[in-house]
Amino acid sequence: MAQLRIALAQTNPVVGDIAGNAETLVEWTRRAAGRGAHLVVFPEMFLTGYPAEDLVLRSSFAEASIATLSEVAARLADEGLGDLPVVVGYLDRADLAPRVGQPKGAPLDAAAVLHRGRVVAKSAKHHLPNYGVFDEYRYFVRGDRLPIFRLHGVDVAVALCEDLWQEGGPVSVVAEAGAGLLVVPNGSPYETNKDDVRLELCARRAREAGCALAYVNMVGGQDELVFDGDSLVVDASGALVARASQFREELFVTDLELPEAAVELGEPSHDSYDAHDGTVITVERVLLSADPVEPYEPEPPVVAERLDDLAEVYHALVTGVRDYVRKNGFKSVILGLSGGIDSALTATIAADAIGPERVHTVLMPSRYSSDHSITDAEELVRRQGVNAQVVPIADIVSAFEKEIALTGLAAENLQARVRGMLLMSLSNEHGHLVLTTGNKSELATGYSTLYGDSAGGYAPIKDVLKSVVWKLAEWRNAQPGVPPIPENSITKEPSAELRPDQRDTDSLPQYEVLDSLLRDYVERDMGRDELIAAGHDPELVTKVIRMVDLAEYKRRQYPPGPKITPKNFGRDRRLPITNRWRERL
Ligand SMILES: Nc1ncnc2c1ncn2[C@@H]1O[C@H](COP(=O)(O)OP(=O)(O)OC[C@H]2O[C@@H]([n+]3cccc(C(=O)O)c3)[C@H](O)[C@@H]2O)[C@@H](O)[C@H]1O
Ligand SMILES: Nc1ncnc2c1ncn2[C@@H]1O[C@H](COP(=O)(O)OP(=O)(O)OP(=O)(O)O)[C@@H](O)[C@H]1O
Ligand SMILES: NC(=O)CC[C@H](N)C(=O)O
Repeated sequence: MAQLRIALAQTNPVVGDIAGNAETLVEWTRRAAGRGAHLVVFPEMFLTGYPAEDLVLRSSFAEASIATLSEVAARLADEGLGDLPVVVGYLDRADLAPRVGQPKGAPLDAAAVLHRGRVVAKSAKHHLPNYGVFDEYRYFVRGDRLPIFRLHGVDVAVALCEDLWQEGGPVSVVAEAGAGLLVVPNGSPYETNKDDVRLELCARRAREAGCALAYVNMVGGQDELVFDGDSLVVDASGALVARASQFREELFVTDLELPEAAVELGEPSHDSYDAHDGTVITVERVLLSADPVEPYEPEPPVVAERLDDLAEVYHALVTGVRDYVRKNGFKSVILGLSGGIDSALTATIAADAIGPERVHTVLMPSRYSSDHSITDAEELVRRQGVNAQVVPIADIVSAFEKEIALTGLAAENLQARVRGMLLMSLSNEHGHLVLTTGNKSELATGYSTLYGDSAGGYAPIKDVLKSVVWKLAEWRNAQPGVPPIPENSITKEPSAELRPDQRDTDSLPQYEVLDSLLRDYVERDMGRDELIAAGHDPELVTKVIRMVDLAEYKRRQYPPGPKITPKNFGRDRRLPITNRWRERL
């Protein structure tokens, strides 16, 4: 057996910031060297950030990624770090046309091994995810190489993210070629329960590959995706050895005892076949160092404590907001505080993400606002120390109504629009990002006013069903310290307060009932008959799926927000707006 200390760089790259990400690579490699690591592994597409979407189709972007890769390899050597091999994800181009008739240079979701100033091996993802939030057939052509580099006598193979999620695939070739360790850079976005799926998947693939597996995932928010880290190492039997923290950057170091390579190095390459679909995979063997490291005292492996399910969701939302604000250059956020639960939770998430001093709230009572809407909002401001100002809207609404006569819903919506206009005006004046406070149940049913409460730049709870909004509020209040959300905001009956004594249940069913139906219709895509067979009330099914279908245009204009469920409104669910298909009613 041979010892190896591996460092998994659970980092937070910024999409498009190739120079900044390269800088991070050098800095973290220096830290890994300082920790005595023998290998450092960065996430998928680390150099460009992930997902870079249509940027990968731009030649200038691909060329910058390729050039930076060579430059950073040379720089590591110049800075005395060349002996520490680095595995890193980047954007490369194949000597292939992406489509018939197009020029060569199809994008590759690639990984490289850097050593002693050079790029010593390259590969690319073989299996391209093309479901849910992923569109990788649009972007990439598949890889056809499997690098195995010998490091201190141990053969180390490299595969990328989705390569693990398909049966067979390059893992079957690793098993056949023999390796002591499989390292896997990932860009695997968070959704509820994904961590359990990932662990089980890594364990299964390690057993199939017949070797230990080191899985490194990125952390941080990128528009509507949040990456949760949760990097891990399993041994060849699939048993968990070490697991990094969730939602936190971390240089995760683990000492491993791995089998020494048994095969002669011989020919540098040979062809094998992907057991998934029979395509050719060329195994490329590279010698970095043949001799095992001097025996040393290993550090005990770390298994970070797991967050419970609600804590995970809350951390995902905080991470999404923090990184959207930071990566887009905002210093502060602003939102309307109504005393209700949605804006209370949104304000709390924002305060946890960027600090209460950078959160600005506006209390905008109208002629229909209840007394508690102001007192509950003020109580939240007092508990959290966020900034607050009061702007009554009654006079603005009256001035408007003097010019054009509005009745019923049009008059109700005007109030929401005046609030949206005030928030956008304050954003323009002070540079705050406007946070939109709608939840998933409202987005599903179209229960929001276009250019009113749906105005804004980022929507922290748009993927959170209303019943989960309450649970998250209770969870957050149960954490150590002063409960940030006034109990009355949690317990009172929800109301838009756009007319006297209005209740959400005037237009919508009880949220528990609604949300269970929305899970089945929106997240599980059940048709009408299936919904009724699953026990939902037929009349309610008819009403709700009609509301959901008709609100597509509103969702398309809604700001982005962090995905936490298996199917968010956004990249996960793409329906035509102009659409005459209706479930049989
Ligand atoms: N297919 C389509 N493509 C593009 N635009 C389309 C469209 N269909 C309608 N429209 C446009 O949309 C307009 C209707 O939408 P909109 O103006 O939003 O108004 P609308 O959906 O009719 O009313 C807003 C609803 O949201 C509720 N609300 C408002 C505010 C806050 C809350 C809360 O508690 O959170 C609830 C309110 O009680 C009401 O039920 C139409 O006048 C038309 O201009
Ligand atoms: N009186 C108010 N002062 C400030 N903002 C308000 C006020 N009323 C509504 N808003 C803003 O409009 C959003 C929609 O609020 P509304 O009360 O209509 O419905 P809601 O979905 O129940 O939200 P909440 O639970 O935050 O009250 C609120 O989250 C808030 O940002
Ligand atoms: N970037 C990828 O290839 C990710 C795909 C994979 N199914 C995941 O979500 O982890």
